[in-house]
Parts: sequence; structure tokens; C-alpha cells
Amino acid sequence: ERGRERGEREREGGRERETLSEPLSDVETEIIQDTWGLVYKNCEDVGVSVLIRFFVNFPSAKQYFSQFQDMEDPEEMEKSTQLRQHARRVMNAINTVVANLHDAEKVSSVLALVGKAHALKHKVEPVYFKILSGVMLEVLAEDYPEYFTEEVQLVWTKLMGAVFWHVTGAYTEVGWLQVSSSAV
Ligand code: HEM
Repeated sequence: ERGRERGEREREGGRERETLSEPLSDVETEIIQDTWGLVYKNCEDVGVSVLIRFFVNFPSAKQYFSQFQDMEDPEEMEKSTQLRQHARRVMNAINTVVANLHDAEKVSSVLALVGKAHALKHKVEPVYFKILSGVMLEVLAEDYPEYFTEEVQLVWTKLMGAVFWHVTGAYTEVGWLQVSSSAV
């Protein structure tokens, strides 16, 4: 089941879709859960710094957020309730994924919901998910250098690859066609 879940190859939308990552091993799962536990204690602060860096470095990502589309000052962004709320939601969704790494169906259903909502309701270009995960890894490595060693960062990169794979799978499922190679 698990193998199929992460699917070596699946037929979707008439096109073959290859997995970007192997399932995490037990050791890798433990590494993710231990390091995430430390990060999640500062859930709100970490989430807000990740999103601020995301919007400062990739200003076009702001277009989707009515409240701070035109904001440029990071200090002002920090006060936006819409930004803080999204930070909390992103962190909580990742927390659910991390807590359920042994339950592939739960992981894929959580991420399918996220993908579908962002495709259908928010109309977010899927490439922003890839960019956001890069920014998140960068912030985590800077803020927790003692935990995010190179080895740990590699495992996190793998997890983020899996997140992106599930999210873009949902985009494909709802008929968002640009997804395949342009986003990866
Ligand atoms: C791992 C990455 C992400 C997660 C887990 C996540 C999660 C969520 C959740 C749970 C919601 C609220 C429920 C909903 O309306 O669907 C939400 C809303 C939203 N997300 Fe994300 N999101 C992520 C990435 C992004 C990215 C990359 C963008 C755009 C650049 C984005 C834009 C939005 C917008 C515009 C809303 C609605 C905001 C509002 O109504 O205030 N999200 N997100």
C-alpha cells in the first residue's frame, strides 16, 4: 500500500508521473520528528519568519493575499493578521504531516486537500510551493544550526519533495495542466 501511495509510476491525466522521492525510512522519520518537535515549539515565530522571507524575496507571491499584496515593509507584514494566520496554517499542516509519517493515507489526504484548495480556491501557481519549501529549509538551517546538520537537511529536502509531489498531484487531479515539468 505504502509503495503504491508514493507510487513508483502512476498514470494521471493521461501522463506518467514519476515520484520525486522514495518513502522515508524509519530512521529518517525519526530525524524529521525529533527536529520538527524543536521547531514546532516556536511554531508562530518560525512560521512568520519563513513567510516574511518568502514574500520579501519573492514579492510576486504576495499577489494572492488581499491584505498585503502591496506591502513592502517586513515590519508591517509581521503585523498582518492574514500573514500570521497563514503562517499558523502552514505550520499546522506540516505538523499533521510529520505526526502521521507512518500513515501514508493520512499524509496524502491532508496534502491533497491543501493542493486542491490552493488550485481551485486560491489559484496559486504550484511552483510557489517549491519556492516556499526552499525558503523554509533555509530559515530552519539558519535558526537551528545545531540541529539542521547537512544530514538532517538532506532528510528534510526529501520530505519537502514528497510534500510537493502530493500537492502537485492534487493540482493535476483537478486539471491544472501547467504542473508537470515547468514547476519542477
Ligand atoms: C506547504 C505549504 C502550504 C500550506 C500547508 C498551506 C496551507 C493553507 C491552509 C490550511 C489554508 C486555509 C484553508 C484554505 O483556505 O484552503 C491556506 C490558505 C491560503 N493559502 Fe496556503 N498553504 C501553503 C502554501 C501556500 C502558498 C505557497 C501560497 C501562495 C503563494 C498560499 C496561498 C494561500 C492563500 C492566498 C490562502 C487564503 C488566505 C486567506 O483567505 O486569508 N499558500 N493555506
